[in-house]
Amino acid sequence: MADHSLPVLRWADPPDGPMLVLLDQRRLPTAEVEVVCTDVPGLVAAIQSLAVRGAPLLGIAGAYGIALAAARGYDVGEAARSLTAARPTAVNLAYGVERAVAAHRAVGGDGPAAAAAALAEARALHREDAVASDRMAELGLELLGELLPGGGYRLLTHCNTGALVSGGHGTAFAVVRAAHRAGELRRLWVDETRPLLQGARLTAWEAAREEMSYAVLADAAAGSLFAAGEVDAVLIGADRISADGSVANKVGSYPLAVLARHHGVPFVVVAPVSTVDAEAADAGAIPIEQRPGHEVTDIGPGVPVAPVGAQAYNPAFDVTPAELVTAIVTERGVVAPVNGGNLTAVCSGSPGVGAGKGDGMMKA
Ligand SMILES: CSC[C@@H](O)[C@@H](O)C(=O)COP(=O)(O)O
Repeated sequence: MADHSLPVLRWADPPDGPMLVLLDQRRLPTAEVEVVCTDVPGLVAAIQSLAVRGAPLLGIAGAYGIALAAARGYDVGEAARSLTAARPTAVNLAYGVERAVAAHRAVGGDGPAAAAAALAEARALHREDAVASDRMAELGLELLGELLPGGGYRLLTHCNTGALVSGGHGTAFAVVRAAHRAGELRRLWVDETRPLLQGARLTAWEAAREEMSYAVLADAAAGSLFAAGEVDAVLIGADRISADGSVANKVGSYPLAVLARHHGVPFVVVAPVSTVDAEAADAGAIPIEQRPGHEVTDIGPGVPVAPVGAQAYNPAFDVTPAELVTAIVTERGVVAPVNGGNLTAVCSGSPGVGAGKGDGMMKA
């Protein structure tokens, strides 16, 4: 049930030249259609319009974008700049681009061998993401067992973090899926995720395909759900985590963290180490993407609900401070409590170095 009938992202090499083929996430769940990118501007447009989206998949797409530029003879440096700038918050995009550029440069930075090296690096990143996803699912499920010993979890998630954003089964949704397969998921609460409805459109679609018990709620209904005692834990992904453990994720994540703290509910972030930006010291160093106002004032393309000329506030992401995050699950281990020292220890692969030792939550 987990596999999509169309792959989320694939490289194709027909006689008229290589291309990147994407499952068009703007059209889900109504239609499963693909969008073909034969050049970097086309891929940048697909990224900016969210045909392809979600932090880990943006990294993979960015790496393939460099491979595409190299194979088609475009300026790789220029391609790297425009891809990286396409969406500023998800640091995975820059990470994927930089990896492919480095591979391209390592074999001379020109010609078929360099193009092949960039493609091989993109493919390696694609595979690594699947492996990371599986490991995060394992560690996240163990963590849920420790945090919620009674089992039968009622989990709340925000935005979309499943196979649509990954080379594997995703980030937070991979943990939800593992809980479901272990027979421990009682209910998945799916925030609709205004304004672009990644929860209602995409996470609900993935939950249905996995035959989970799930319900979609308006983002504003989350408070009453917590108050009713219906949420055992919140699980979300991340687009960038700064060195002090501040977590940028889809706008609406921070209010959930505040609610979770008020109601004594664990707030767990699931993200690969490629989402950690050691160069961003704290929340203030995380760039927040501002998106067009019509996404808020219109309920769909060309369907306005606000008066003509209404202004809008439309940040794509918000930042949750480390002290509101119960744990960060990475493929290298679980960071808990969340602070800069523990994050560095887990990400650098030095488990146990000040990373929650003794509290039973450090798994590396
Ligand atoms: C995929 S895991 C974390 C995030 O990338 C996800 O929660 C999210 O915020 C995606 O935002 P989007 O704007 O749809 O790309």
